[in-house]
Amino acid sequence: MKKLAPSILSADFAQLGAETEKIEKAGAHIIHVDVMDGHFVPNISYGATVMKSLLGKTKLPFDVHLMIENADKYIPDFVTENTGYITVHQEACTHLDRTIEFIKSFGVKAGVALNPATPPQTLEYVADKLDMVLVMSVNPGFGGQSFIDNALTKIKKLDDFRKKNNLDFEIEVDGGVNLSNVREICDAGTDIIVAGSSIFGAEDIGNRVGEFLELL
Ligand SMILES: O=C(CO)[C@H](O)[C@H](O)COP(=O)(O)O
Ligand SMILES: [Fe+2]
Repeated sequence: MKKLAPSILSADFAQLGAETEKIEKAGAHIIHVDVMDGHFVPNISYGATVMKSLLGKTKLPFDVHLMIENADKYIPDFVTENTGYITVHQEACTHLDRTIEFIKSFGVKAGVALNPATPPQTLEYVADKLDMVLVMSVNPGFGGQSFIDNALTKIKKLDDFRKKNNLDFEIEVDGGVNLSNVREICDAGTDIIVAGSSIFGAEDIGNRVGEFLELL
């Protein structure tokens, strides 16, 4: 089953609890949490305190997308009873194998994200340890950007690679996903769809989640 992970980066932060409730009621599967440090990416978003403000308000798992340097230092802060996945960037981790093991030591699923310019082959020697590969379909740092079409080729390559090698990591796609391109993105082999501005920018957030779910 394909899963929908709305990104709260585009939510109204003054209404974060209420907006989260809307997406959960409408049937979203996961909450995507974008953490930006102003170093690895040219923007600062929010940290663990904001994510933790949702604890007790939602049963949905958190999918933590760390766009930060020194991830090992901050990973423990993001481990909560709701934390389903923690994903780090290949480009930001010098000792990627160690960081993957560190995430898994908390009983949390480990993901690695790839920037648009990063080839999927870079994950060859850690793929058997991974629970998820996040294909960035925009350059990370901001919501509301346009989907970079090359991501479709990367998704297909990763899908072929996991089939050939009998691996079971999930493929997540993040950036510029909307109602017009989501079907093609799913058909390429994606398991988890992240959508920020196309959900939280809608007039009726719950209704928009429903429209996405019909297409998955
Ligand atoms: O990681 C991200 C940006 O770095 C966001 O998750 C992503 O951009 C989602 O926003 P949108 O759907 O508006 O593109
Ligand atoms: Fe993200």
